[in-house]
Amino acid sequence: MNKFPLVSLVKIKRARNFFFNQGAVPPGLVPEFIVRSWQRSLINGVPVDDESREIPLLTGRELTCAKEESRDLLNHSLPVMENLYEQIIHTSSKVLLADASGVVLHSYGDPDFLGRTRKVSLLPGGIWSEGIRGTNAIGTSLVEQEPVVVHSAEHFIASNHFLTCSASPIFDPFGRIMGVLDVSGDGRVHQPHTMALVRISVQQIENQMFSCGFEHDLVLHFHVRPEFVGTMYEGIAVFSQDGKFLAANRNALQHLEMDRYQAESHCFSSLFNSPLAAIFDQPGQFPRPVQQLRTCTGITIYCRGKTRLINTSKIPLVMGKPVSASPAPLGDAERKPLLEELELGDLGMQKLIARARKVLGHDIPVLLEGESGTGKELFARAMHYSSSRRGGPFVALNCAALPEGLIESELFGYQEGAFTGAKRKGYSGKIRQADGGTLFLDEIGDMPLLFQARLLRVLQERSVSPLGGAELYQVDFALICATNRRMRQEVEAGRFREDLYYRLNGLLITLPRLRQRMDRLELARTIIAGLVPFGRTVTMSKGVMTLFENHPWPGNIRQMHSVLRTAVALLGYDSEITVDHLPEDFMEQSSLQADASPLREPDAQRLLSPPQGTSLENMEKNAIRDAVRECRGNMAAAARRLGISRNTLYRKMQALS
Ligand SMILES: Nc1ncnc2c1ncn2[C@@H]1O[C@H](COP(=O)(O)OP(=O)(O)OP(=O)(O)O)[C@@H](O)[C@H]1O
Repeated sequence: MNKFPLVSLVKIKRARNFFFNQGAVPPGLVPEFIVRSWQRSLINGVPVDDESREIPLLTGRELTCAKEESRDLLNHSLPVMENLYEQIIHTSSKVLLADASGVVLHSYGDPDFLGRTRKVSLLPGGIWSEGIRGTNAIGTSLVEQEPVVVHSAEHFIASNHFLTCSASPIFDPFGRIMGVLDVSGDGRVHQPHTMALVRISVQQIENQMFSCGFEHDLVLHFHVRPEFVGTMYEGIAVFSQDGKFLAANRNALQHLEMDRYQAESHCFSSLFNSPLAAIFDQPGQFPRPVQQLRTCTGITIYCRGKTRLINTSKIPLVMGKPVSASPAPLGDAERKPLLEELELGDLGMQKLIARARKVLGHDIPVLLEGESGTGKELFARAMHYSSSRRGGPFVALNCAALPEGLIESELFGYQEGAFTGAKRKGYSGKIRQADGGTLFLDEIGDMPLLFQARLLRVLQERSVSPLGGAELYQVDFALICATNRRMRQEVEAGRFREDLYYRLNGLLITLPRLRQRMDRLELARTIIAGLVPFGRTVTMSKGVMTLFENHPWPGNIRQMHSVLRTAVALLGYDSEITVDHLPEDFMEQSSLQADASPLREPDAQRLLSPPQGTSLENMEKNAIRDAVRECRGNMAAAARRLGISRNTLYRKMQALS
């Protein structure tokens, strides 16, 4: 444990004096990113002295919602955080996890330090976005999208000067920020290794995310040195079965010497001048051997291919499409759904899908309205993958998840070396990234007025010029926006420009609440199919189906997804989800709604028995016939839809014929 060097503190104080008195800081006193952040804090109107200001803190209910939204992040991070805390215990510090908007979700800390951090709301529920709290490690690393250390008086607000904090953003496999991991400690004590520990922990979290998804894809683990393959320093890149680049960790991009945008323009064979099967089609060899590949830019890498696909013999030996790829299950927003896959039997949805189909390819912007969790993003994806632009990128930007200062650069990009201290490399921005594909602007109602005019200009002129640059780039993309606000009301209240509203609203599609949909059970079956490994069949008991039919679903499809995810996790090796597998809070909500205790299986079965005079056999026959017809003879899909195994379906068809 070192005392924080006095000379550094003197330098920081001098830098502050220069900044506040002369508006500029001579080089070498504090890192450039600190000066940039001070400038942003000033522009955002953050007060330097906030003694009298009420520090924002989420209510318990709001924090629960925030945690629910970041459940994946929490699941992956908590074990790593615990481990990290063990390494820094008794050093007057705290390990914190914040979401992508800077809200602290969870923390572990030394009791002697808790009192001081409580005073500044450095605890779960505290909001540490840079726009609100000025320069601070959590908020500033979110804006800079880089690991940062913020010492003592480098914090913009005086009451935070007692802290020294090291934070690193956590990216998901697709390069989107999910949150931040931070270690904050007493500013008088310098822990030189803290930043390294934080970085290593974030790498662990990010790598773990690859091992949980991508069960239908091909994962390449690699490094430029063979001894690092299989270590936490390896690059991980994911390709679809037909070789498209899907995702990668930051190490992978570093080894490939590419940014994500460049990598996304490649497929396996163009990146490595080699067919997929050279790496993935190695029958009988587990683990697969480490092999050598050369990238199209001449870099040699050592790699091992991994896949959870049972049968890799379908992977093409030469470039091209796989001979036959098993259909990817629905429910994962990263999949490539088609509009027809969203038609599950609800008449209202069918009409909306028919309307959406009519505008595909006509350059008509679509505005999706609907409560949170009604499936707006999935609908937008389905429109993209059902359109002639499906070969182009689907680029999503959530306007509410980004701090205001970032929306502009994320959307429009910035020129290399733009304005003082800007990041060295330029950034193309989401609008240019969407060229040839679809731009999806989620939570468009949260777009600050300032940028609405700029967006309108881009839409009118179909060209964009990055911040700090004079060049104009022509862009061609389909636009889909989504919001859970009533945009008409936003316009009337003066929060949204009317001219932009009309530009965005070529076709308004209002997605129904889940409780208004007639296809709730079918939706639940589709979600289950996406949660269990391909080939496994999981059904719902009659009690569960009754509950699902009657539940109000305030959180819409997202809530159903989350309830089923828990149920599938609790299921173990069983094949039927029963009421016992449903989470407690769901059961509470259900019983409150029904104003009665939760249904038990026999009650539910009674409820579900067919009306008198209806032949159970006929109902079954009809259900089977409909399912097979709707799945165009695909027995596996029909069996999934019916919630029975393929063998049972064959058996029943024989018995009923
Ligand atoms: N038809 C569907 N089948 C299976 N899962 C679905 C379907 N529609 C939505 N989901 C799932 O429900 C969850 C919420 O969907 P989505 O993110 O598209 O909703 P949203 O309306 O955009 O939410 P928000 O407004 O909060 O951004 C996701 O996990 C998604 O995969």
